[in-house]
Amino acid sequence: MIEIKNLHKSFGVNHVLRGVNLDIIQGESLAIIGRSGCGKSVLLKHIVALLFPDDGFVKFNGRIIHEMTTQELYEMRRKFGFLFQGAALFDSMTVEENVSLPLVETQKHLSKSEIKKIVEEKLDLVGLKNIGKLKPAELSGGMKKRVGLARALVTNPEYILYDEPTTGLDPVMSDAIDDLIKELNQKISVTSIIVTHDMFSVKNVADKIAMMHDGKIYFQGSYEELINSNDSVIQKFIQRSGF
Ligand SMILES: Nc1ncnc2c1ncn2[C@@H]1O[C@H](COP(=O)(O)OP(=O)(O)OP(=O)(O)O)[C@@H](O)[C@H]1O
Repeated sequence: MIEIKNLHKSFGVNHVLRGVNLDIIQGESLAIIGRSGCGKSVLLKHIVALLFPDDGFVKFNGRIIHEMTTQELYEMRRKFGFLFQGAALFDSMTVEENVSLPLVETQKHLSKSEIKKIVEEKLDLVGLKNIGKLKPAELSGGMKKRVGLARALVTNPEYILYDEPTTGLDPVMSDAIDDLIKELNQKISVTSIIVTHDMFSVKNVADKIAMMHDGKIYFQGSYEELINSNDSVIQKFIQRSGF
């Protein structure tokens, strides 16, 4: 479980996080929404200790992460997979090499054939077969996202952070990625944390929604509670999202 308490973070005079409180329960699928620049990515970076707070804390399984040793941080980060915006694949590498990268870096005891087997398993899990030898340039946007997801899954993470997983995809492909995120939640019970502007995706995937506003979690609840809210800030946000 991840507990975020009274988290504050400034960059110079820009006070981005102003007391964020949020619990992320194991196995849930949480969507973090909010206007551009409200601090969603800054919050995600605190969760995996890429940034440290000015005040407050993030606890991971009961331990405050900015008090962890380097070894503890390393162990914690190994429990996370990331799907970055644009999938962030290396163009010069094949699909197989891209997906195997986190394994090659962290699990040096594995043989080439063991790595190959795991990579195939994960590509299979995201619905891709026989594309290991292709380069990213030969793939569609949706396929790239799937490859990015296979790479995020290759170390069997307990948590996956998705940064805008459906951006730039057509509605059909977006739905397919959403289905995949849901399926992974159910099949291998990962905890999903999804930063998104895509309200269809929020509706399709999230068990819980956290909306950021003015550096805080302004709303937490279900999709139905969100869209039925009478709060003017929430209503304005939903209308702007084209929903
Ligand atoms: N490393 C940094 N140094 C200085 N300022 C930063 C840094 N990272 C983020 N910021 C600032 O923090 C604010 C929040 O940025 P963040 O990327 O978290 O927004 P966001 O909600 O994810 O936006 P978007 O939806 O557009 O991706 C912005 O004003 C940004 O300029």
